[in-house]
Amino acid sequence: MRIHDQHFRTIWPTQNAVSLIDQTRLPFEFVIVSVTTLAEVCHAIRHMQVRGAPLIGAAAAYGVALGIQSSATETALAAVVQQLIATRPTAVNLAWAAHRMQQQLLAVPEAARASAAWLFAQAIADEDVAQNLAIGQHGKALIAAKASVDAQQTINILTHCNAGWLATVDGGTALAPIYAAHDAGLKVHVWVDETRPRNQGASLTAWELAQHGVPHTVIADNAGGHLMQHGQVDMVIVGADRVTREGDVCNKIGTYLKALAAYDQGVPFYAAVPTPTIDWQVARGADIDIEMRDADEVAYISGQAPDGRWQRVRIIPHESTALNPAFDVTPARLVTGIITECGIFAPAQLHTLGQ
Ligand SMILES: CSC[C@H]1O[C@H](OP(=O)(O)O)[C@H](O)[C@@H]1O
Repeated sequence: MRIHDQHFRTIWPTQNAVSLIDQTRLPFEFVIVSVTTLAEVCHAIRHMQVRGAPLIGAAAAYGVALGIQSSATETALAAVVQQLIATRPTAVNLAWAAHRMQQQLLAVPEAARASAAWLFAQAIADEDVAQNLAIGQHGKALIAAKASVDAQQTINILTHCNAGWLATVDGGTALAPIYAAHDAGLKVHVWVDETRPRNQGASLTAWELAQHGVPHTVIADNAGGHLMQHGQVDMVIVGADRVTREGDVCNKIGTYLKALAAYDQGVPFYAAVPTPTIDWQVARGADIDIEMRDADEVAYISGQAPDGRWQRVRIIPHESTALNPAFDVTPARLVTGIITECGIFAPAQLHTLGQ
């Protein structure tokens, strides 16, 4: 995506290192960090310097490349893969990418693995960008169809968390149709759920949309249902971290509540996902491992002080405890369609894509 007239991906290889945008510094600082070790990649994933299902998949791929530079034996490769998979359990893309790297590398001679890994990782990154471009085009058609009913109407789209280019290598998933529609001249406006507790919507989605010139309004997570009740939401488009083969959608905590409100109000609810986010081994969302993150992410909030300094303040009593499940599952019955690079599928039809 273009920032300050430069084109950026969220992650890219440099000489035996990996550069990445540190998303914990946004929206007030645009910081690129360079990582040179497997441990640094694991830290970046675990602490959400890089986050978003497709992006942590690409980060894992580059992490495998970094991790086997000193030893590319089958045992060493297996240990690198396990370290990466252990960083975050819910987004299937991470394990999918790590295992794909492992399989491809075991198929080449040990002496060639260290260099081949960079090519295999680049392929995963490039595929993500192409998939997201296609998701954008399929999703744009949905928005255009809604706009054709009333050419003057602005299409109001609610999204949750960040599923923009920052959550991927480039292009985004839930935001890809929005960018495509905006760039095609369609009148779109985005309701941006702040997305407590990490506020990916307020700090990342809002920043992305502002950079791209897309009209948007940040709202409290709890406002979405009210807006739907008052006819102010034409559709919901979210990303996902894992979609089951029956179309249950695991996404950032709070997504399920938006889907319930959308269903109650007859608002179409879409998940935009590249096919690596579909877990063909899992039928039911109840079987997905939901990441439990540090309760301090709920107990504290971070932001920029008036003097520009980054501040972190406690917002609950010291005597209180907090609980921080990072994802929830929206059952397929609440999902209107799943926007993939291969087209848009009703949950019941997803199996026709089956792998
Ligand atoms: C396009 S995947 C985006 C997906 O990932 C986010 O999770 P996190 O920020 O914890 O990595 C969130 O669930 C987004 O919808």
